[in-house]
Amino acid sequence: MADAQAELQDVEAALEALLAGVSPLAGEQLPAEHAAGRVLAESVTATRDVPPADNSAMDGYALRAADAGTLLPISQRVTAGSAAQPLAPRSCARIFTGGEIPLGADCVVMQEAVELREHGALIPSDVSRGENLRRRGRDVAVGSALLPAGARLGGAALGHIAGQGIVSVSVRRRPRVALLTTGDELVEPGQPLAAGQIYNSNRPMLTRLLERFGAEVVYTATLPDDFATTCRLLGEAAQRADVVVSCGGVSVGEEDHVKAALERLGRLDLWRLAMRPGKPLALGRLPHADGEARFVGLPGNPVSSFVGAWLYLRPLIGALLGCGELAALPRLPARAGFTTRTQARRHFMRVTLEFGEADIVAHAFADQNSAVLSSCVAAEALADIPPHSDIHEGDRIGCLWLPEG
Ligand SMILES: Nc1nc2c(c(=O)[nH]1)N[C@H]1C(S)=C(S)[C@@H](COP(=O)(O)OP(=O)(O)OC[C@H]3O[C@@H](n4cnc5c(N)ncnc54)[C@H](O)[C@@H]3O)O[C@H]1N2
Ligand code: MOO
Repeated sequence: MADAQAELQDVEAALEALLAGVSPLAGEQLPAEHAAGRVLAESVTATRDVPPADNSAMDGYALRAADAGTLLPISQRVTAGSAAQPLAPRSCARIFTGGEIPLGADCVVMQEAVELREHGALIPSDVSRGENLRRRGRDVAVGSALLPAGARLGGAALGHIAGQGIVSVSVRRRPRVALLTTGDELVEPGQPLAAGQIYNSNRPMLTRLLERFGAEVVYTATLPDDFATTCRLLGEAAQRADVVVSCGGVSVGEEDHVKAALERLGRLDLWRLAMRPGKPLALGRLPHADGEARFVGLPGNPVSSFVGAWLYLRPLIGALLGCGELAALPRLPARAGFTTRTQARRHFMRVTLEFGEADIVAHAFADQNSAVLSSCVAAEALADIPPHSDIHEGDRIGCLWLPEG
């Protein structure tokens, strides 16, 4: 059936369809100390200058530059944390890094350049105004935009917030995700494995990825290969979640019940994408009390689930968080460190990156089969190989970087 691939949906068009009509979730107030990794629901405006006053960038002596080249008595000592007095005329102040510049002083000379004498400090003459000063508001000025809505709170952003004395921030509620793994063959680690069974490796993998994308996994279950139970648990999952993710059971076998259950309970928007791995990925919606949950049906092969999560779940969680940073994976230009040929499906190959002087070289994991999870463990990026390509070593390719590895 040469035309079977013709029905496959375009990867980007499918993402657009998934994100259509998704709006950010409500905000909630949270102590800043518990907001790491969360996304701001409202922008934060600076209410203070940082630093709050001019201060010294060096351990040394604060003075008027006009008095340089002379011996100046030391009229006060200013440590970081103490309040400075106005500078007495024709004197200097001993000062330490971070100490507030006394009123009247306009520069700091570092101590290595100063000669201490019995009656004061001998200041060199090549001193200019403003030297070694950190001006009030240099980092943050009152009234300026500190962080925009949609910013993800990493370490530096949390420091910036604390620098304003802020203790509570408005962040987006984390998207609630129900994660359903499917298949009679699945057994949880810790249980004995009988013939025909395998351990459920996709559940912890997807849980970790979802949490990393900013979601909260509120419900998990493993569905047997049975239509009635699949319908019941899918309905139950939808009641609790903003997003229902299933894994497995979306292909064409008669034990693949997820798609039929979705069509029974909700709506199947799209099925079968022109990508490798991940072809049987299904997208849809499921009704719940306040509207509808988005549904993403990932194929069961572990690599298909992994790639589908990065390409579809991450942007979906990002849209629910109002976080642009999660909308698309960062794209890196690279050179292929491998040879490959694609057919009708765009191939997302798991690669490691070698940062050379002129180029980034992408090295493909030797076995790119969608059942080989080893290929994902060390993957730093997905080489994005268009359909019908003949790629040789050294060719320019695009890679989608997997942030945080
Ligand atoms: N006749 C056809 N067969 C298949 C097609 C097709 O077009 N025609 N597509 C293949 C592709 S491509 C994929 S990908 C898989 C996806 O199938 P399902 O999504 O229905 O997944 P399952 O059949 O349930 O499982 C596939 C594979 O993955 C293992 N698996 C499932 N869940 C887990 C889990 N939680 N942890 C670890 N491993 C899991 C499962 O045991 C199977 O080996 O279909 C192809 N078939
Ligand atoms: O899409 Mo499947 O993931 O090619 O094995």
